[in-house]
Amino acid sequence: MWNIARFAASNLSRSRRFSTAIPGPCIVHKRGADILHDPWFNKDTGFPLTERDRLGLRGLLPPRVISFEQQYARFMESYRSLEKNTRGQSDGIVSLAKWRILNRLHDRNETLYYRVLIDNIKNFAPIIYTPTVGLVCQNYSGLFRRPRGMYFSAKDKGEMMSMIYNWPAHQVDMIVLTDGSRILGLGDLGVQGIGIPIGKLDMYVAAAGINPQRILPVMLDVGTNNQKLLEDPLYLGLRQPRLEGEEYLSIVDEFMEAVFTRWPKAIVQFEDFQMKWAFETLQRYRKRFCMFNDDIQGTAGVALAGLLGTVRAQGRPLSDFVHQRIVVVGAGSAGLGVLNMAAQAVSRMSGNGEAAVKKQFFLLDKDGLVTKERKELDPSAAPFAKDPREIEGLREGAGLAEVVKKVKPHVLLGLSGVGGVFSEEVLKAMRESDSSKPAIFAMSNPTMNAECTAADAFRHAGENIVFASGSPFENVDLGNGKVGHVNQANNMYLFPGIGLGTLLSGARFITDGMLQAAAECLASYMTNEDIQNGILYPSISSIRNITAEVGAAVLRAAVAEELAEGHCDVGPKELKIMSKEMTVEYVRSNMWFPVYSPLVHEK
Ligand SMILES: NC(=O)C1=CN([C@@H]2O[C@H](COP(=O)(O)OP(=O)(O)OC[C@H]3O[C@@H](n4cnc5c(N)ncnc54)[C@H](O)[C@@H]3O)[C@@H](O)[C@H]2O)C=CC1
Ligand SMILES: CC(=O)C(=O)O
Ligand SMILES: [Mg+2]
Repeated sequence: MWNIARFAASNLSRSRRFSTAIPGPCIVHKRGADILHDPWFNKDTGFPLTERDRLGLRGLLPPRVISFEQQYARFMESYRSLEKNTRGQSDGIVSLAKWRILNRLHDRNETLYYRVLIDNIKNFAPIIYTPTVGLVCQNYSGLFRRPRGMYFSAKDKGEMMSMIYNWPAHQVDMIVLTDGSRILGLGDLGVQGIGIPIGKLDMYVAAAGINPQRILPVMLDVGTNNQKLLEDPLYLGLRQPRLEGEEYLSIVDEFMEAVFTRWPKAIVQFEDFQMKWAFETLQRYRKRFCMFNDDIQGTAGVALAGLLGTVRAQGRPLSDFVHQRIVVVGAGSAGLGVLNMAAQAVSRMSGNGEAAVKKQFFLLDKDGLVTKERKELDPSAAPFAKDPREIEGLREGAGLAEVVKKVKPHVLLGLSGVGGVFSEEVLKAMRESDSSKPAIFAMSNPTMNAECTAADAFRHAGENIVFASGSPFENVDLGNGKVGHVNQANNMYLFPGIGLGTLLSGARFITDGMLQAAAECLASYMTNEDIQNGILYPSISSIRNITAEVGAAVLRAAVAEELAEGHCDVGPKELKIMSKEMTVEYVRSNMWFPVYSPLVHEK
């Protein structure tokens, strides 16, 4: 039986070494060069002499044993030299060079890789995640050296159940799956989109301490409609147009069945699917399997936390959220996810039904303002389509500048994937906002697809705004010692905690209640003082801390909904009696942390 006192006393030392997944020192069954070529076990020059003796490594390494700290310092030194030597070169070249040096370490020595990543997450997140991961995906076929993760293609139909057993790990906790159809704001990148699940799972390890032996990035290659890739002789994916309709769904169905047959307790995160399949698969699987769609649900929670933060930044009570006018640009999976969650929040606050609370939201897509007069109105956008009678002076398809001038919104939020749509005219119109602190969220990724830059936002919309972008920008120097703070409104603040909290709860599904708990936790994380200074989200340097809190909130919501079945030796009864603080400690204690574990028993 799990014992709270024992847990409290022992959790720190345990968390530093192992997650609950690995109960004792890990003893390797490989020998010699096989160990050196296995990034999970490899310690490079760090193997102690006893391990060199007993694992057949003598003579395969230079004689001197180098400590983990020395190896770490050496890597950081070469990283800094690279920065120095590439000074003056284009951003793309420098970023790819940085990605390469990190990727080489990832391929060789996972323990060292994850330690440098965790310790330097603020500097390295822009390399392994957005924006550089976008460039990596665009160039993936050329950059490819070694496979990572699994590839299931349309040609594997009927074979997936046996293929899934080709994956060498006995247990998998977290899977990130894409079909490559909408990679960031870069469109259909086919098989090259595998970079996204890899980057997201790196964030899972860094932020949530998911054991890297238990993660699995997956590409579902059903073809691509990207003509350039189809004509590229180096393209590594299927050279055929994307499957559609039932043919497509049967591939995803088969994959999901195979995964949950082998690993019934795994969690699958759907990532960067084009809108029609993002919504359809979420609806199809969310009550059957433990899964969520990060672009719809993770993004919504992060945006809602930011929207509530902007209400606080105006010095108003949270209940004032129901009076904020919000213009959302982009009616895709992310934009509609945000609107649905925001409408739920307004409905809870106002006590009115969801249908009655949508007046304050204005939705635009590539054809302008979405109204009920829209021909072929998408059913998922329909609840937010304006009745032309309610919007005097605006018409179906009105342009963004016109809408902003007329509506004078408190918040302008972009999830369009189109760089620069918040033009000078649009940003200047935000100066007339009815808010004392208007908010501009340019959430599209990567950087070149952001709706505006941070500098342009402060320059044109005024110094009084709060600003957030999906990819990082530097803070803006406003002169006279004043700084325009740049927030990163990215789902990375939530998805690691959603995954970890769900895993530790042992819940079989991810409910709206669990997602709402995650968003509320993030929303309440910042102090009033930070918020007054325009800081809506914590620094990414504290991402492990945030994730522990978010994970605990998700876990507690699962317990409250009686969905928690427990994890390893901690059952539902133990979860139920944990206080809030103990739950946070419990989550923290289950985070894997990279240290070299002994590979042989001490004699
Ligand atoms: N910051 C974050 O955490 C996240 C950011 N995103 C970003 O959001 C963007 C959109 O993602 P999804 O919604 O999944 O894509 P999507 O393809 O489903 O939707 C894009 C939407 O933008 C609209 N649009 C296109 N051009 C437009 C224009 N000129 N003006 C107004 N609307 C326009 C389209 O009509 C469509 O409704 C991507 O760049 C993605 O990287 C997505 C998820 C999370
Ligand atoms: C951040 C993210 O999930 C996206 O841009 O799609
Ligand atoms: Mg995404």
